[in-house]
Amino acid sequence: MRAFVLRARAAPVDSKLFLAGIGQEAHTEILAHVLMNTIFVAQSYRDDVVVYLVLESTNDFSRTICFTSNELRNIGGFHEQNLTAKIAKALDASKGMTKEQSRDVEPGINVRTVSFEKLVQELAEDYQLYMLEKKGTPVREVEFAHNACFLLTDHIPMPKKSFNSLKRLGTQHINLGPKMLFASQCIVLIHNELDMR
Ligand SMILES: C[S@@+](CC[C@H](N)C(=O)[O-])C[C@H]1O[C@@H](n2cnc3c(N)ncnc32)[C@H](O)[C@@H]1O
Repeated sequence: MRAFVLRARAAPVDSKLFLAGIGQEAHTEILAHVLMNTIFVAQSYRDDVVVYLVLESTNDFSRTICFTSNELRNIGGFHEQNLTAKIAKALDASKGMTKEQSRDVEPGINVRTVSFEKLVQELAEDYQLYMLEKKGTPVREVEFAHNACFLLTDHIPMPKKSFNSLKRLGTQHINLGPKMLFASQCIVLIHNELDMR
């Protein structure tokens, strides 16, 4: 299984603000691009991929929206408008949820009120964690675990204090080359690297 976590620090959990953030300072289009490049290939879905979008601009709890490729049905296309609408629907479904609750939105889509820290603690039980990071080990030198989970951020870097907790969870750092890429571009390169092995 391949898992991807996008820590979207600027993304609002209110669906209207989320949609209004497309092309603005929050750059919520990043979440649609990540979704497209984790889940889709031409004319199909990828098998055995899970993507977690953690939206952190909130007055109460982060929202973690999980898309499981094997369970998705008729998602309705990969264009940005459709994908942002799916995210907005999950955010609406999460209204009124209290801390660490979970709700199924539609087949293959679930929303939880869990933080990034709690999520990665859970994932570390089943996956080797890899953080995408400019100072990491070059990707071609990395031997990947069968269950690999990749951690990325939006345009706001991972806070320093997260580095220590991720270290305690055995997170390895991976570098994808000298250019600073978009999170969605990193995902394409990671999929390709694993597809080729
Ligand atoms: C646009 S970047 C984030 C930029 C952010 N301002 C920063 O300094 O980290 C989005 C994500 O891609 C990762 N990333 C971008 N280029 C990378 C590269 N060449 N190797 C590894 N990770 C990369 C970043 O670490 C981040 O998780």
